[in-house]
Amino acid sequence: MSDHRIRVLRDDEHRAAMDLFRASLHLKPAEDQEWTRAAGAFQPGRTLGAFAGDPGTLIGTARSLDSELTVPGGRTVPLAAVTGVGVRADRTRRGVLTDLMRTQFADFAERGVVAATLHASEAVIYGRFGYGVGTLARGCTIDRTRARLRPEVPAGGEVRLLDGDAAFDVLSAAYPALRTRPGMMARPAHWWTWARAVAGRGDEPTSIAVHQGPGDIDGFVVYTVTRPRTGSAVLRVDDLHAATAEAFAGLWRFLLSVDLVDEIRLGERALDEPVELLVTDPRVCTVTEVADETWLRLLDVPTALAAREYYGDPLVIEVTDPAIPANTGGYVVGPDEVRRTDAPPALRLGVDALAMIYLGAWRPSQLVQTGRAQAAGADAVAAADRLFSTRTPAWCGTFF
Ligand SMILES: CC(=O)SCCNC(=O)CCNC(=O)[C@H](O)C(C)(C)COP(=O)(O)OP(=O)(O)OC[C@H]1O[C@@H](n2cnc3c(N)ncnc32)[C@H](O)[C@@H]1OP(=O)(O)O
Repeated sequence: MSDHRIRVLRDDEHRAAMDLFRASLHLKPAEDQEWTRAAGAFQPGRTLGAFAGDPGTLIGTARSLDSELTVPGGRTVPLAAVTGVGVRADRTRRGVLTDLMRTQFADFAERGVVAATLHASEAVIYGRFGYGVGTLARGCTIDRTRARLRPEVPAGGEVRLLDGDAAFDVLSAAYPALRTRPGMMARPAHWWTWARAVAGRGDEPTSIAVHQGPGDIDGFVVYTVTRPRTGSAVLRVDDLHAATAEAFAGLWRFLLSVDLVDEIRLGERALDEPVELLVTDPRVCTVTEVADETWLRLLDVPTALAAREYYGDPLVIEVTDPAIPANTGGYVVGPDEVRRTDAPPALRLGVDALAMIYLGAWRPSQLVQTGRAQAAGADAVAAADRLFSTRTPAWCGTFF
């Protein structure tokens, strides 16, 4: 019998949950002004608390936002974006997170959520709960002082800076049309409240620029410039989306023209974003990191499998999911149908490994090579690679 209880927090308990989460990350509690801005980021009814003792002290928390995930082929499935996970330092390793995850999964199942996603503070935490790396991303720095655009780079359209809080309304209206890749998620109103709160938090102003397409806005960038007394002045790109080549080039033409900047830093960008191809010397772009971006948990495997597109011949795969046994079993997976089967599998893997190939972050052959999946032979491996291939590398592009 565990020494804690889990329940959904009331709205008036959200601040305590935020402070507990912050403390678990070794951050100070939110000040009143910060909380006023952040309170609306908590979706009512989506924050869990773990309580110990009587009457009960909050010792752990996890929350989520209702969203949608774009899967390969362009369809969307209901998504829970999980965040704010923390357990008090004096109560860790007693199963609190395990119970929070179990309670979240039950709630997600009841509401028909097909997948959950999160950004992990540590890569060793979530695999045991059936999460696998769903998207990979890269970070890079651009030496702006040496960066010269190549002559053939598209001219791009007009880029203009937006002022004030209303700027985020413009971005939230523009974003759905920019959500073109597998792995991208809908940004609910609560997420935009959080984005506003984060923008108002730092010492430096957050700048927002939009690219005007032939009709609507078809790209935007959110950035901050830090200029220390000594050392490099850094323009940090917090958010950048472009629906077209013109928008991408236009936004970069603008970014490289911002004065009093030595270096441009980008984190968690799509692996195939061709920034280095814009400039005469591609080495002005240094890749600083390639790492997991988001972790994915397929909660309803049959629905998730049926939602995405496939290539080549159908294959039987066998999935094991100890936490959600309804997912366990064999599936015929092919371009024309996905259905359950008892036929012998060509590929066997756990639900965490399935998440790793679902959006295309990894190939089945890489999982077989490392013992994360088992295949019936070399032909099965090649067929599985083809089946789960994707046209575009998956990327989420949203921090939450
Ligand atoms: C989506 C996000 O919000 S990411 C942010 C996550 N939060 C943080 O990193 C804040 C600091 N850390 C914490 O608050 C806690 O350590 C948590 C939330 C990561 C884990 O909470 P706990 O209540 O200790 O987890 P719980 O006791 O349920 O652990 C379950 C298993 O995971 C293992 N585990 C949990 N966290 C870790 C970790 N950080 N490193 C290694 N193993 C871990 C436990 O050892 C345990 O293994 P076992 O089943 O083999 O015994």
